[in-house]
Amino acid sequence: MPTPCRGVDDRSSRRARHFTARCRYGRAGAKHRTSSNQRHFKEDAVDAETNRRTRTRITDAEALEFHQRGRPGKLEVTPTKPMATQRDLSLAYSPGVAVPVLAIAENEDRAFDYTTRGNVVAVISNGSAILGLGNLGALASKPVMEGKAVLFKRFADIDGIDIEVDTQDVDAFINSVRYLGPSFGGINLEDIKAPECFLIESQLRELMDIPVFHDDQHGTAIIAAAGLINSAHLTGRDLKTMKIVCNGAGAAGIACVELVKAMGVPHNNVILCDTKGPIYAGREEGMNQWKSAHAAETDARSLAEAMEGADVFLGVSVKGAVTREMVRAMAPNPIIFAMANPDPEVTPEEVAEIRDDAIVATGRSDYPNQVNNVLGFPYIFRGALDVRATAINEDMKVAAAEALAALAREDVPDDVAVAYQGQRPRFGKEYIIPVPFDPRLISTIPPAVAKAAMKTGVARRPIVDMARYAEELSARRDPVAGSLSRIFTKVRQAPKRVVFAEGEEEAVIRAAASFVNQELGTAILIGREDIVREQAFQAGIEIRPGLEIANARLSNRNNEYAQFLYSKLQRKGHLFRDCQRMINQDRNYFGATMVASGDADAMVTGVTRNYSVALSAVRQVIPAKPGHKIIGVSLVLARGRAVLVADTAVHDGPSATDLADIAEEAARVARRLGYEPRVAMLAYANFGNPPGERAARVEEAVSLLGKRRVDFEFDGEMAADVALNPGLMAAYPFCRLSGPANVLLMPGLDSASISTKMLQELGGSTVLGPILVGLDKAVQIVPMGARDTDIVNMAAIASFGVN
Ligand SMILES: NC(=O)C1=CN([C@@H]2O[C@H](COP(=O)(O)OP(=O)(O)OC[C@H]3O[C@@H](n4cnc5c(N)ncnc54)[C@H](OP(=O)(O)O)[C@@H]3O)[C@@H](O)[C@H]2O)C=CC1
Ligand SMILES: CC(=O)C(=O)O
Ligand SMILES: [Mg+2]
Repeated sequence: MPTPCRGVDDRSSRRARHFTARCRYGRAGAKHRTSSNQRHFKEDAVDAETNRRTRTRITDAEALEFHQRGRPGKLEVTPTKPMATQRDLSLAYSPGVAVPVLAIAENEDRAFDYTTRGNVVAVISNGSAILGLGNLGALASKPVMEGKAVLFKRFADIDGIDIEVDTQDVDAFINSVRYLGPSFGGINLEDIKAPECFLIESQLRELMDIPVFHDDQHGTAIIAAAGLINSAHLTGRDLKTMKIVCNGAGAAGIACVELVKAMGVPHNNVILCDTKGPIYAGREEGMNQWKSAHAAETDARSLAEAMEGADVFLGVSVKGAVTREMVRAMAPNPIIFAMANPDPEVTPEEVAEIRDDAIVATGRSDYPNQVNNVLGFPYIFRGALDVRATAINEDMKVAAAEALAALAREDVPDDVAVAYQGQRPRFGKEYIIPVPFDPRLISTIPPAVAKAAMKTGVARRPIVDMARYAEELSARRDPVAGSLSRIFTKVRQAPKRVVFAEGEEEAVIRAAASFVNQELGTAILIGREDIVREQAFQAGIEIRPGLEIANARLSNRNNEYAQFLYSKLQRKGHLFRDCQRMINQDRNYFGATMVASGDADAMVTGVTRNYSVALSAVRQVIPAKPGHKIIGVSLVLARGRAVLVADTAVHDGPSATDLADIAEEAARVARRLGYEPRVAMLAYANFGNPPGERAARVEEAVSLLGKRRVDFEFDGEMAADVALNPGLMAAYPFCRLSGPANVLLMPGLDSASISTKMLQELGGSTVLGPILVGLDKAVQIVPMGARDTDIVNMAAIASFGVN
């Protein structure tokens, strides 16, 4: 058994682990299988220790308070159309509603166009197997079903509705569900015990023309299969020789063994157990046809005997079913998926007391390796709904399992690290499967499922442009991604060379690699090559073609850049040697000069310096565009609405002329980003009331814009609520805005900065920026400490050229 490795040098262990992971799974595709699996296990002990320290624990009281707080439960219904006026009522209800009624009566497919059907999934249970708590009835299952509905929404933007059916009778249950078909795009059956669940699911699949999916069977099997694929890789095992014990021969157990056998594990290598022990050929007690199909030729007559020498334990039974002796008896480097909820068959702590060579997974969120169907059902239904699939078939399930397994082997972005309490999970025994908060799941799993549906002929509406579909999926999860997807598409069509000025920073290297991987352009990392490479190596990032490293001192353009800078600064008190030093030592000067000289198209910086320091360096090299003002514009996305706020970066106390100039710049940016500007010049007052010096300055700016005869809508001075709320704006019928403002001109830098930061921190809004505009070349400055995703976004905006 390997020795514990608390003393292992962290750096070398990370390097070794990455070497192993890269060789096996690197994009280059090399399959290097000679490195020691034992080493993996030792090195991962460091991650295990960190995981143990950061585990989230909750109390029963907290769980009850959470469910009771505010509006009891976890769901509410939110209208998607305004219902504010008499006209709205006429359209939404009688008489307007009759029109879609008649259209649907004529052609059923139109229900997908005029109703919620295409995005609603019913989560249906009778409470006969609530988690591993047993048959507690329909009503008691409601918290779980509401929870599943929330997960549908949170992770895949599907509207889940929980339905608890109070019957244990199979036929009555089937009849309750079959007639609900017109209401939903799919049916997710949940926590219905075996063997009734098999009959219910198979009959409903025949009776209904929408996907019917028993989550506890297939969801569980898919995620367990993905975890098993990766655990087999990590332990150097082959599915064809693996010995598996599955404890629990109910919904989840039968589905798990069916799927692993379909993946290549031989029939007699799988021992399925239930409350009576192993299901062996010839057993008669407690059997049914589904169990019989998996009866194995084995001498084992107890779970303990079955576990002797087993490679894998799949637990889908009840809390505490596995003893320490059973764990001890397993093969070296055993794979233990104790998936019973809420408490596993054996805890990771108990396993750790016995041995340190095991890969351990549970169904819980508070341990690493959460093998739970939450990783499956939201995304599988998303893919199925988006192609209007008639069913979820085997190919779609396998596609989901493979996509999930592959994702865990990819490098992990900052967003995941944040959701993972600041740790960056790395493929290994403590991270065999993506975490539920991984934002990549939404753009990875549904396309795989949709493709499989199209290939197998169950898609009623095939997707033509898969790349675009993946972008739309990201937008469902993250509104910024939606706003950016158009920009990303344009950038991809004309890829540029972008300088990442702080090239020795891990987040910047990660961002640059992602920029290249997403085919957005060439990334130039400024830094000392050996340090950049070492940082990349430590972080497990591959320096691929398209990712260049430029060292200012060694650059063959060094002298020309210093001369260029000198030409700019010689009459501003700088000697040539000052400029030489700035080029050699300050990456912002070097990077900006690269862009100014045409050796790169754009630059992104700001991670290590505060905004004003970075901006001041850039401005010494790159002037404002002739006739333009340099300002910062932030894009705020909240409640499905996009609003630009200016000036969030440069002008502290703008004059009336400054405000008018800023309005013109901001309107130009709005158009460039695809919005027709309606500019509100904000103040605390509305159209002269109450009067005051600051409001008067804004009023003067409005009058200046009038004199300039600008080609966009503007008005003010007005308060933010009047600008954004049509009801309040209606009190000023003379207001020239044709609708709520989408560009908010703040009276000063303090109000601009305070309001955008409050929106960001108080939740409900996403803020992108400040986006720097008005410079003669494309440079963007991210906030200090920005994450890799923000850096990539700003690099794309720089390439897009909003300046
Ligand atoms: N992590 C995840 O994503 C998921 C986990 N699960 C968990 O799996 C478990 C089973 O769920 P599900 O299949 O839906 O339930 P079912 O009621 O359909 O099946 C339960 C099975 O467990 C067996 N069982 C009960 N107690 C024991 C025991 N002490 N030893 C051996 N077998 C036992 C039962 O045996 P018998 O047939 O003899 O009655 C039955 O075969 C639950 O704990 C659930 O939370 C389920 C779905 C997803
Ligand atoms: C996760 C789940 O669906 C269960 O434990 O039943
Ligand atoms: Mg369940």
